[in-house]
Amino acid sequence: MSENVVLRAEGLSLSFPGVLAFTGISFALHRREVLAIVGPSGCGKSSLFNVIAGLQAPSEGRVEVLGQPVAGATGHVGYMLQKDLLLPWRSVLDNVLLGLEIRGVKRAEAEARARGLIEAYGLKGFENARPGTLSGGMRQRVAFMRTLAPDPEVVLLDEPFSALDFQTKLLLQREVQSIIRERAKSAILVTHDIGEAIVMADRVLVLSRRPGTIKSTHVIALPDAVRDPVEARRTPEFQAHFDAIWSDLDQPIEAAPR
Ligand SMILES: Nc1ncnc2c1ncn2[C@@H]1O[C@H](COP(=O)(O)OP(=O)(O)OP(=O)(O)O)[C@@H](O)[C@H]1O
Repeated sequence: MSENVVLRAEGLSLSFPGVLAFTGISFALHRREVLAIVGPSGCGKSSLFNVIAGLQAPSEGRVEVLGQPVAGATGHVGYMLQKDLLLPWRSVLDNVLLGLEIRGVKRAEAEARARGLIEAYGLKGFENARPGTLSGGMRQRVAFMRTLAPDPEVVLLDEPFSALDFQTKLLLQREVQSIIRERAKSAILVTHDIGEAIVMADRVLVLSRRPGTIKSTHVIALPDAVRDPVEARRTPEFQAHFDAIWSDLDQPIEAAPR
């Protein structure tokens, strides 16, 4: 495995009884890269995410993270879902601590790490709040902190912002992207939203309609100075990527306002 590859998917297929969800999916995720996967509804994005996360065994093929099979929770992968799935009876701090507890990290060390994240990323003062008292954007931020706390090599994001209002979504896109870069992580983002894929990712894979296969790959080149998701949408480069990806999609999918 090349030095620079953190995750490799080889020949992935997944069948459910009577349904071939996706087939022949191969790609490599490089260190410090954000890779987005877009595709029409029902093409198998969420199922592919589950396979990449090691939550579901593929019918064919394999996924390796740092050269090891992903199945069996290696600890190198952290994932975050559309629904935050925070435990409502636990405080913000205790939710962020969850992954560390499961891994058996000592309480003092785990708490220092969790408090550091909470402070660094705008949740200071909310350590003892229950998730039910927070806005949707704050809950997703807590879910992201929880994903980052065990310091995974690869972060998997499945439609992480789709339940949020447009403004909160843009803010979190910017925030999550800069945190991933700052902490030198790699990420795979599964999304319906072409604009989100373009502003957050270095590369976008377009899946065909079911059974999902990789139809095309787009290397995203936006001017460095406008990595900001709002500014980026105003550039001709964004527009060109949007049009190219849109024309590769087999059927219309939800497009966020530009
Ligand atoms: N557990 C399951 N059992 C049987 N069929 C399933 C199961 N999970 C998914 N499928 C089928 O596999 C196909 C792909 O589903 P999946 O949810 O992965 O697509 P998707 O691209 O994420 O869809 P959407 O964009 O609408 O969220 C669909 O036809 C779905 O009905």
